[in-house]
Amino acid sequence: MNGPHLQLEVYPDAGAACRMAAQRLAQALAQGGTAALAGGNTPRPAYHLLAEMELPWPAITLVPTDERCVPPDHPERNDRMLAEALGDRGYRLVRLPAELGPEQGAREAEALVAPLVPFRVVLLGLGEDGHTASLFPGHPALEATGLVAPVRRAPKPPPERITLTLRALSQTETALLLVTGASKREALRRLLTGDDLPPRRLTVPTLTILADREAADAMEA
Ligand SMILES: O=C1O[C@H](COP(=O)(O)O)[C@@H](O)[C@H](O)[C@H]1O
Repeated sequence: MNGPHLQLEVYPDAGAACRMAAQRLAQALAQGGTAALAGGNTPRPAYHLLAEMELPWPAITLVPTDERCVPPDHPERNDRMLAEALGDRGYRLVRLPAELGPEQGAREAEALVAPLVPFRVVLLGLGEDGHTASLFPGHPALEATGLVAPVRRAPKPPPERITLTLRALSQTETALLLVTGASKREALRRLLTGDDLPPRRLTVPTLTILADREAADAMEA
């Protein structure tokens, strides 16, 4: 299928891929601006590194690409992970009100996200099943026309989430996908060989994939 040009960059290990992710984020945010940042575990080291960089932090706004419908401050919240990894640098963190449940949370988040687009940079992750943000393969949220969509019955727990949509995530100057570890190898192979996985549906011209060797395996050019 068509989709963005996928530009694969392979680094020796997860640490090096995360260092590059932090550098690309810092470049994009050098004059301030807004970034949508993946949750989950993969990007955590990149956020720790980013936090140490000299940036105009008060001019930077961050928003998670998706949020899990669990109470505020729950360990599974993506906004909690972001805040813990980045520490208090004076940036603005926009929290998506997923604690209100998928539908009400997405409705209220729509008004929060509307003033944030277009983004300077979006950093996405890739799940083992090929999901990105909380956009799962075959899920109706892929067809959403707004900026934020409710998600029920996500195959990865927790099942209730809200997510920035393809439309929101595609409004960015720079789109990055960070993929590390052997557990992501099959999803990355499928993405690169043309399977209809959610990142392929982004309407950005180029999606830069920052992968480590374990994830990229035999896919290196
Ligand atoms: O559930 C989620 O999964 C993806 C991938 O997470 P990871 O732990 O495998 O890196 C993540 O990008 C997304 O933000 C998150 O909510």
